[in-house]
Amino acid sequence: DRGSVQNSPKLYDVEYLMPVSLGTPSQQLNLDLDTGSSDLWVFSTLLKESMVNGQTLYNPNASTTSDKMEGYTWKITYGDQSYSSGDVYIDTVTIGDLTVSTQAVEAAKVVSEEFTADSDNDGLVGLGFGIINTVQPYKQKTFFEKAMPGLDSPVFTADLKAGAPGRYNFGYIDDDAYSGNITYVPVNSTDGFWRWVSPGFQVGSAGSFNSTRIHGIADTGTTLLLLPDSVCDAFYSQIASAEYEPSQGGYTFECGDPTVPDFYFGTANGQMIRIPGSYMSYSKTDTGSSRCFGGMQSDSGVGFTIWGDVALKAAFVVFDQGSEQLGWAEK
Ligand SMILES: O=C([C@@H]1CCCNC1)N1CCCCC1
Repeated sequence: DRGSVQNSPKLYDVEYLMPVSLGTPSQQLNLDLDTGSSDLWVFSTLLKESMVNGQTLYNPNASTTSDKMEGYTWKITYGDQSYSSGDVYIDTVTIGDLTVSTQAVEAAKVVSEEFTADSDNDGLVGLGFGIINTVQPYKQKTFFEKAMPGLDSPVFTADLKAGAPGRYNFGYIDDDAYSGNITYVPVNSTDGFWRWVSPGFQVGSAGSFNSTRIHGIADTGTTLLLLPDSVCDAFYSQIASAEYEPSQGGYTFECGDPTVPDFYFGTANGQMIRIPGSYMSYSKTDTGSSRCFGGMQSDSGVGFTIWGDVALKAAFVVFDQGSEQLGWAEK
């Protein structure tokens, strides 16, 4: 079996949403595929109205195939301190023509204001490893782990694009979606993340390669590229107008600065992925400002590097849960 679904970026590529069908008759919600967490949770009719702001709500009582898991609950807190919690139902879930008939659907009863404010986002599909699923008393498998045994190949791929729709594929690798070869690196799933080691980086096409092992996770649910301070310094020192602005919470530079270089990160066997300098102008700091917030920022708040959408949209990425590897290719 296999599946394929379009993903669509929101403004500034802050997040990528995909249509997901839940229940019978099907209820379609727009969800955020997040390889940095492992709960499938949705806005639901269990929420107080004050916590809902335009989102589409999953109504388990309107689904003839939903079964409430009595006594089961979930509660998740993300790295940015946003959170959600609620009850658990088993129901059918379809993503891109791939159906899991007995998926744990975590119906929200409470969401934090960050989620309420994001009116286009109806919930998350966590495709990290099930070991960090938050359902109590027994943790639940991710959508991919439930689908995996029936797939042609135990992989899903992420093709995120800058300012354009891309695709998530399940169970196969589309050889027309990338150029050159896919280079695979080992993944350590102990903490439930797609955690891997990059051998180093290069600033600009004429720069030298810095051999320094960078431990980090591939996280489709994080917008920016969060790297060690030493790497950020090496990058921003090459941009004439760049400075660290504590009031903005990070590095900024003049949006039109012509000196913004490309950034390359190593994967394996000498392969590097090139992130165009244009991806590093994340967004204007304030309305009418000429300064842009950088797409690369420090990981010092997190403790390890996060290869978020700014990096992932420069590549075709294979999440191989069969062999616990990540595949990287240019495109
Ligand atoms: O909460 C998160 C992220 C938030 C954005 C969406 N992906 C999950 N974590 C990943 C990094 C380590 C801490 C947990």
